[in-house]
Amino acid sequence: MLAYKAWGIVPVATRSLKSRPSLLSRTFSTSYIMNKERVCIIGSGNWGSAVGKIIGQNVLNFPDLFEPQVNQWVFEETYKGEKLTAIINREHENVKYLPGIKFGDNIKAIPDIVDACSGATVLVFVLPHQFVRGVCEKIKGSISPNARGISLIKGLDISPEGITLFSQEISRMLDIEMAALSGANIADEVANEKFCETTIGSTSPENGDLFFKLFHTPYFRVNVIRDHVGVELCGALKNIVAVAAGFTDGLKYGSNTKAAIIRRGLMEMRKFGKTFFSTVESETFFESCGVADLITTCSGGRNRKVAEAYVTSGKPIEVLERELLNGQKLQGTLTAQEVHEFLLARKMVDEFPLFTTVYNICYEGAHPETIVHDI
Ligand SMILES: NC(=O)c1ccc[n+]([C@@H]2O[C@H](COP(=O)([O-])OP(=O)(O)OC[C@H]3O[C@@H](n4cnc5c(N)ncnc54)[C@H](O)[C@@H]3O)[C@@H](O)[C@H]2O)c1
Ligand SMILES: O=P(O)(O)OC[C@H](O)CO
Repeated sequence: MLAYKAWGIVPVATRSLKSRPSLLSRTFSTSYIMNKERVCIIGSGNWGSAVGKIIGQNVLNFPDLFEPQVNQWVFEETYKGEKLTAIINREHENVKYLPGIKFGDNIKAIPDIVDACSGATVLVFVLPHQFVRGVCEKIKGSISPNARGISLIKGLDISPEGITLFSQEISRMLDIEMAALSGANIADEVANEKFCETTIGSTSPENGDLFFKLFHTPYFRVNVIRDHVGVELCGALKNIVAVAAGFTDGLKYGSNTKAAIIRRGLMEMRKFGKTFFSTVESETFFESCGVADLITTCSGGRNRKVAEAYVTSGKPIEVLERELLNGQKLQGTLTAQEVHEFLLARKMVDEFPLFTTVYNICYEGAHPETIVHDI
């Protein structure tokens, strides 16, 4: 707590830390105090823009700790005849991915990924999981030696050969320490400052402190835990469950069915975590990244919305993604496919009936009603 008083943090933050071992009581190492942190946000979609608003404000709240300017890498595109970066830097708003929300003029949109990351000591990865490797390839070798990062990506790097968390993959490719953030955080609601919680997983207490300061606000309450693997797994696997929930909405099955899907989904998420990652803790599934994210994503998320439309319209998922999401990317169907290939290679598909049924509906032409018959 002393460290927080020294930095002027509002003590309400620590109230969220009830039963879990807290990482917040550690003091800062002097190196953080001596050298200001320079932050780069890698990604600028719906969630990337919402966290840009938070980060832009929080760096100004800690002027002794952070440089005031935050770079944000923007995948350049043309929006209504003008470059998106030019619009963002003029309007201080991402008019395509988070319209109607202003962020600080200290957020600088940069189209070149290497320029954006230049000199950064804190890297925030927030982009759809299918683009992560390509981005890391481009910045490999040009990252500050003292940089560290945090992954806000909800997805897994899976192949039949094995699973890697994106934090691990980024850490391997860039040789930096990584933490993970995930929670019940629909971007538009966070951007409109509706109260919610989130979970940061960090094995390093110092980095946990740093990321707490970067993300916590009175309306976006951060809890820091050690189980970064569990945090990241929850964020990825919940997207498959959200697709299942969307199917039941399309079938007009009601709240009891949705609750059953959430319960079954939570059980499979925990089983998957415990089976393939020895360090995952059961308690993590009760954090914001676990059951809370399942509830919100199965009620208001994009995966749910597109899956519902799949049932009601009969159109292919890729078509609905284009029609309904305005450039935003669906993660749940891709994750269902990746998880399925991984389980198939281990002859374990029958042990995860909900994950398997979502895959069968999306990719094998199974009827949406099998979401209740086959689980
Ligand atoms: N949106 C949310 O409510 C929310 C909340 C929490 C976590 N997340 C997670 O955050 C991550 C990022 O999601 P988002 O919502 O910010 O993104 P998004 O789906 O809104 O936007 C897609 C982004 O991908 C970019 N893009 C398109 N083609 C690209 C390419 N070839 N290479 C690189 N980038 C490209 C677009 O410019 C855009 O910034 C995802 O893992 C998502 O699951 C999202
Ligand atoms: O819109 P979705 O389905 O990608 O979910 C958004 C967030 O992950 C919810 O926490």
